[in-house]
Amino acid sequence: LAGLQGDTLELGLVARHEEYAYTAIKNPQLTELPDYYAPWMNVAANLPHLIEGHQLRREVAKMPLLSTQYLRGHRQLRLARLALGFITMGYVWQGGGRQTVKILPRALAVPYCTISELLDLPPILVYADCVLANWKKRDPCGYVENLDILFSFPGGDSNKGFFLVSLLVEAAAAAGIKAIPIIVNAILHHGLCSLETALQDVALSICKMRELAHSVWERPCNCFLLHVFGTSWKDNFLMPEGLVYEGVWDSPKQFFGGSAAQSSTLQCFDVLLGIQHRFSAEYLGCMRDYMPAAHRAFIQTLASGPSLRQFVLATGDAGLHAAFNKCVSALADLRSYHIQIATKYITIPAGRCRAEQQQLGGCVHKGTSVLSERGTGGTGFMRFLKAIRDTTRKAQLTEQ
Ligand SMILES: N#Cc1ccc(NC(=O)NCc2cnc3scc(C#CC4CC4)n23)cc1
Repeated sequence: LAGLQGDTLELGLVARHEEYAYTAIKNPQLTELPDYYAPWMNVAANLPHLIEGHQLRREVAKMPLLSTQYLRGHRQLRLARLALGFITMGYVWQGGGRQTVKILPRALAVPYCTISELLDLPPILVYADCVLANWKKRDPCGYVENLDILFSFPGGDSNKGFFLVSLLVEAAAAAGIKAIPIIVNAILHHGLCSLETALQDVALSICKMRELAHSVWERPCNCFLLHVFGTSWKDNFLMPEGLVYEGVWDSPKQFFGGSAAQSSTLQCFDVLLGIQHRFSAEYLGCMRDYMPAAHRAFIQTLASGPSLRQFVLATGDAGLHAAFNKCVSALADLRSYHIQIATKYITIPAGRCRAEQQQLGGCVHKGTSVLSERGTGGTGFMRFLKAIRDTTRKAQLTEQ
């Protein structure tokens, strides 16, 4: 803050917020690219069928190496990256981890890495692709409920449900994100009343995130397959060196798979409330590189600003103290609910599938299946979720 004058910081946050609003939730009605890119879009649109028919790798081998020069603007870049990301994950994991590949063919690797560099994102499918950019309104003039996804893995409506519930959770967070520049402004100008109101808006927004998720999860969904296709090629037994991006880098590269840890909304709320996840700080820091650049910058600007926590403590104001703690408890409750959902719909089904594999195919050594303990739905993921939930709970301001 020493280097940032208050108004610069405030302007910085508001400006970031606008960018954030554009890249996070703005309606990406764009669902098509110029016809030149039909080879990508046709494969991506047909992915479940090609994967289930074990045709995808053959189709990719036939794909021409296309230039990215005909892509115009942020939205076309995000849509092209989304399509190439789905194809890449399907290409790598179509065999469920038993027939892994070491090389991503240049027809995919070259444009995917070119676009990813332009967007400052890693060449692997991330949460901002498959959740924030992977949706459209079936009826453009209709209400938000008539949503559909643009691309999917095998698993039909389960994919759609999981991607869309994540999107609705993010959409509910928007009101809380919008309150953040107001909070920073209130701290800089000592506006205790507006600060308390804005904190109440954040708490309400986080409560709404949980309510929306619960309203969707009441219907069963076996979406653990999604985590098959969202799996890492970093620290993964199945691809110990990572993936060679043909025509881009000579050596293999490792990248993390998709995860809710890449959600910028939760990291915004953590930074706002001064919640430091010491044991996961390195991984969460890495995850910022897997977020849209505007989101990353918003979080970094927020982190460089005044401490809300210290300000509330310094005022000794009971109303602010209660409003702050309501935000913390709502965030802990959301994380507890996320753990329930992940256990019920990912970890338990994945464990059941591993047991079936062991019965059917003899001993499946740890790490020889994408459903290994280390996979997104594995116990490592659950330990991570529980650790950040517990740290959140402890972040309550103690009685004055
Ligand atoms: N590849 C990939 C890929 C990996 C993960 C996701 N989505 C995901 O984890 N959403 C989270 C979620 C699902 N259900 C519930 S209840 C509470 C929450 C929450 C939350 C915070 C806001 C993130 N959630 C999508 C794609």
